[in-house]
Amino acid sequence: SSPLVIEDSFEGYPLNYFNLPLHYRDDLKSVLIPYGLVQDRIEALASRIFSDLHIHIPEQLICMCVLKGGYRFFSDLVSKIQNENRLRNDRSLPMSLEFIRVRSYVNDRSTEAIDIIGISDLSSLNNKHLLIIEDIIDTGVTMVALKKELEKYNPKTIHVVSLFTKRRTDKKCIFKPDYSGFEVPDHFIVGYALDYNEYFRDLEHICVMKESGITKYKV
Ligand SMILES: O=P(O)(O)OC[C@H]1O[C@H](OP(=O)(O)OP(=O)(O)O)[C@H](O)[C@@H]1O
Ligand SMILES: Oc1ncnc2c1N=NC2
Ligand SMILES: [Mg+2]
Ligand SMILES: [Mg+2]
Repeated sequence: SSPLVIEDSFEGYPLNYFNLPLHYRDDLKSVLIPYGLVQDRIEALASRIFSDLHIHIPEQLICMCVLKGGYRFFSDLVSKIQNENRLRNDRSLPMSLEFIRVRSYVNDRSTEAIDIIGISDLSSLNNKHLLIIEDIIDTGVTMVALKKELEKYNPKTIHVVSLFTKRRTDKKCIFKPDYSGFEVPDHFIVGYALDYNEYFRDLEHICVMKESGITKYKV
């Protein structure tokens, strides 16, 4: 389904419109996507994924959370699909949950060395329908590596949903998800579990950092 496009010309909302934690107020430039808009988009994604993937009953859909950045989106998307199951009486979509840790970023750059730390026994993927739930696709290197690794376990189908996809001015994107919530400008965004060196995950709104914040938390 087509993402909501956030144009390059959109600078974001002034910080004083929002409740922001004191410890980050001086490090942020603007709120690019408020929490409520993220939730609204996740509702739309849940409805679309439900109607596309419910047909596999009684087989379960395995929902895989890509930690750490994907944990908020994963939790909200799964609960909104559960709402569809609760409210619809013509169809439903049984789900099971898997978690995997993938890491590649230091500061605001991909190291291109993708660490995949399987947390659960991935042989459970054999002959199952898999939905990979990710927070953002930027260079696409993470998702290309992760999908290649997961294909070794012979899932019946793999779909990928990413809350954000970054509009990359420099290079072409090497991975396109089946579903995307927002297409965002080529800025490093934080909040809603997206981090910068493990900071800003504890921030509700999707924000752009100020230079002072980038320097302050640089390693
Ligand atoms: O498309 P790419 O350029 O590969 O970037 C996207 C990936 O990078 C980030 O993870 P990170 O390595 O920061 O680990 P984290 O999820 O624990 O924050 C993000 O959560 C995605 O998983
Ligand atoms: O904008 C971003 N914000 C947080 N984490 C990542 C980003 N792009 N790739 C990984
Ligand atoms: Mg990640
Ligand atoms: Mg990160």
